[in-house]
Amino acid sequence: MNGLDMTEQSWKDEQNRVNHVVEVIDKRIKGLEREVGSVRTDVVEMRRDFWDDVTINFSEADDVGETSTSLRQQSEVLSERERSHKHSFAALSKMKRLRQSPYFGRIDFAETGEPAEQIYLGIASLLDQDDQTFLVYDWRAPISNLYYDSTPGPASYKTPVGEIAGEMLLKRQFVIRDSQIKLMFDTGVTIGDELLQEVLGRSSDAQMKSIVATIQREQNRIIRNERSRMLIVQGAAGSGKTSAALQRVAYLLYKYREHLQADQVILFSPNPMFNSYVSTVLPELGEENMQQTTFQEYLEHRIGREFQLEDPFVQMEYVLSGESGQPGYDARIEAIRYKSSSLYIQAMNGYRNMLLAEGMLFRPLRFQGKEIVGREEISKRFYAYDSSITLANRCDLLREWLLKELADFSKREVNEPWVEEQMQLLDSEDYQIAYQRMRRQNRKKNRTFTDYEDEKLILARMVVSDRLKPLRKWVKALRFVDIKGLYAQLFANKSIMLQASGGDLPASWDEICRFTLDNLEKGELAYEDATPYLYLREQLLGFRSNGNIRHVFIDEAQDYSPFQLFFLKRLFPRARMTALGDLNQAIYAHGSILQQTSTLSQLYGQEETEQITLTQSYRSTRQIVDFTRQMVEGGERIVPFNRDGELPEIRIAGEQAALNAALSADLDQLKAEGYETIAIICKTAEESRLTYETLKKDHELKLIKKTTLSFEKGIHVIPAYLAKGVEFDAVLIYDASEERYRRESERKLFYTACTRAMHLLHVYSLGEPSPFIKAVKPEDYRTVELETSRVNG
Ligand SMILES: Nc1ncnc2c1ncn2[C@@H]1O[C@H](COP(=O)(O)OP(=O)(O)OP(=O)(O)O)[C@@H](O)[C@H]1O
Repeated sequence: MNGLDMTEQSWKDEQNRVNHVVEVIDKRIKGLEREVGSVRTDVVEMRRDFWDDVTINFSEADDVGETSTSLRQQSEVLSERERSHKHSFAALSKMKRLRQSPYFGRIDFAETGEPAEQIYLGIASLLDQDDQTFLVYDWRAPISNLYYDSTPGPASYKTPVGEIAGEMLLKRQFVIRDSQIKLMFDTGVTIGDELLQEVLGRSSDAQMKSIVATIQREQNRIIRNERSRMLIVQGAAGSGKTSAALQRVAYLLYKYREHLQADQVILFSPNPMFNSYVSTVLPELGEENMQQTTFQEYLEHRIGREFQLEDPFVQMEYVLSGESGQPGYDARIEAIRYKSSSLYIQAMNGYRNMLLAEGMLFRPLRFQGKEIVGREEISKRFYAYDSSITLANRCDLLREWLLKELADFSKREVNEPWVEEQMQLLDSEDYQIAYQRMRRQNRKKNRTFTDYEDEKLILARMVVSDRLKPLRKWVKALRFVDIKGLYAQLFANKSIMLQASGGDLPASWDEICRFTLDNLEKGELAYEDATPYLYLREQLLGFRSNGNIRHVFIDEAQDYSPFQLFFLKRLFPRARMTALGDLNQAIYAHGSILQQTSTLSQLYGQEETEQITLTQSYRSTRQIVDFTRQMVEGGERIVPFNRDGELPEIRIAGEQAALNAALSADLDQLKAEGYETIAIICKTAEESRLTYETLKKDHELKLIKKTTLSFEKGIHVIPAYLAKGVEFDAVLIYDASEERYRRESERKLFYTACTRAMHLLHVYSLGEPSPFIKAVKPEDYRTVELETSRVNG
C-alpha cells in the first residue's frame, strides 16, 4: 500500500466512493448520449429539409422579403439546435474524460465554525443526481486553490465574495484508472513526490500532457496570476514553463468563461512543430485550443509579399556555420545585435521625428508611361499638411487626394486614342455590361432616353476604369509611400542615420550598410531587419492592432529581441502578456529581452510587471540536471527533482566511422530497452541531414526540418535549435567535440540540446570533447573511449 498512515478501511471507503461517482458518471453519459443522438438527428434532418421548408421566390419584390424572413427564422432554429448539440456534445466528452479518472485529489477543509467538508478535485466539476452537492470540484474552482497552495493546518482561499478562512485537515492524492484506485497517499508541504516520481518516470510522449494533478506551488502562482498586465517567468530548462502556460490558459478560460473565448488567447511558439506538440493539452482539459502562431508566421503574413524574408533558422544556420574573421561574419553578428536592440528602436523613432519635417519618399503615380502625379508634387502636398498631423494620418489624406486626382485623370483619359482602339476589341458580353450600367444610370437620373454618344462614353469610361483598377488599388494600399526607399535611406545616407540615432552606431556600420542595401536591392530582407522594417512601415501607414486578443503568451521568450516584444505589445493593445523563457537557452545572436529586465519592465511599467522564477527542474533525472547545470551561469541555483537515472555518458571516438557505428549500436540497444522517443541532436541542419543519410539504412529515422509540422514517437534526427521546447526519453548528441561547441555563443545551444533528455543522455564526440563538458566535475559523468576497431569488426 502506498502512503504511510493509510488504513485498509480508508482505502475501502475511497474505493466505494469512486464506484459511486463512476455510477453517476455512467448514468450521465447515457442521458447525454441519448440527447446528443436526438439533437444530432434533428440537426441532420433539418439540414436536409432546410430548403424544402422555405419558399423561394425571388421574382416579385414582396416575395423576396418574405423569403428572406422565412430563411432567417429557419436558420435561427437550426443554429439554436446546433448550439445545443455542441453543448451536449461538450458535456458528453467531459463526462467521458471524467470516467477515465474522476478525480486526483481530496482536501478536507473546515471553514471556521463549520464542520469539515470533503472536496474532491478533478479536471471538471460533477454534481450529484439532484444537483445539490459537488461530487467533484473543477481544479480551477476557488476552493481548489487550497490543494495547490496550502498545507494541512490553518488555511484560506479567496472567492469572489471574499476570503474564506478555516483549517485544512487532510490532503490526499489519487491515481485512478478504470474505476480503480491505483495509488493513494496523504501529503504535506509539496504535492506528493511519490506521484511526481510516478508521472515523471514515464516515457515521453509525442504530445505534451496536462499536469493538473501535480501542479507545484510556484507553478500555481503562474497559473492563477491575475495581478499584473505583464507576467515574466524565468525558469530553468524543464521547470514547467510551457506546462504552466497551458494550464494558465485553461484556468483563464474557466474563470472568465462568460467573457473570454479561446480565440481571444494567442500563443507564440518557437516553431511549427511545437504547435502540434502542445496542441492536445487544452482539449485534454476540456477546453478549446487557443490560437497558435510563430513570430515568423506573422512577419510572413505582413511583409511576405514585399520581400523574400529570411527566417530565424536560416539566420541561425549562418551564425553557427560561419567563423569570426570570415568576410562579413563579424559585421553581420554586430548587425543582428544592433538591429534587435532598443538603441535601434530609438533610432527608428528618431527617424520618424525627422520625417515629420522632411525627407519622406514617394513613388509617382504613373499610367502607361504618363506621370499623373509626380513624387515631388506628392511630397509637397504631404509637407503642406499641418505639421501636428501624424505621418500615418497625412498618408491617409494623401490617399484621398490621389484617388481624386486619379478620378479626374480617368475622365480626361476617355478621349485618348488607345481607348477607342480598345473599344473596338470589346465583345458582346462587354456591351451587355455597358448597357446594363447605362440603364442603371438613366434610372438614377430619371432619364428615359439614351443616345449613341452616351453609350460610347459609358463604354469608354468602362475601358479606362478597368485599366486603372490596379492603380486605384495601388493607391488605396498606400503603395505610393516608398517604405523600402525610406528604410534603405537609413543605410544609404549616413548623416540621416547619425541624426536619427543620436550618433550611437555600431563600429562596422559601413559594412552593415553595404550588405543591408545589397539585400534590399535583391528584394530580400534579413531576419534582423524584418521587425524594424515592419515597425517603420506601421509608423508611416498606421499601426495595425488586434483588439480582440486578451491574452498573449510568449513561449521561449528569451529568443525575442526587445524590438519584437515592443512590437507585440503594440499589436495587441488590450491584451495581458505572459512571457516565459530561460536566459540559459537564449540561442540567437541577438540580444535577449530577458537579459534586459529593465527594458522588459518598461514595456508595461514596473507597477504592471511581475516576475516569477522557477528553479526546480522536472524533466530530467537528477544525474542529467547535475551534469547540464554546471555548464551555465547561475546553474547552481537549478534544483533537480529527485529522480534517479544513469550518469550521462561522454563517448569519444577517434574517427567518424567509429562514431557512427557506436551510435548505430546504441540506437539498437536503446530500442531493445524500450526507449520510445529518441533524438539524435545535431548542431546544424546540414549535420542532421548527413547523419540521417548515414544511419537511415539501418534504422527507421525521422529527419526533422524547420518545416516539419508534427512530432511522433520514434527516432528523430534534429538540429538543436529545432528541439527547443520538446523532450525525448533519450538524447544522443551527435558530435559535441571541441570543434563543434567551443564558442561562447554555442554554450547555450549545447545546454539546450542536453536538457531535452528525460531519462538518458549520451554525448558523442569526435576527438576532444567541448570545453563545456570539461567544465563539469568528472564524477558527474562517465567517459567511454570508443574503439576504432569496432568499425571493422
Ligand atoms: N508539476 C508538474 N507535474 C508533472 N510534470 C511536470 C510538472 N511540471 C513540469 N512537468 C513535466 O516536466 C517536463 C518539462 O516541462 P515543460 O516542457 O513545461 O518545461 P519548460 O520549462 O517549458 O522547459 P524548457 O524551457 O526546457 O523547454 C514536461 O514533461 C512536464 O510534463
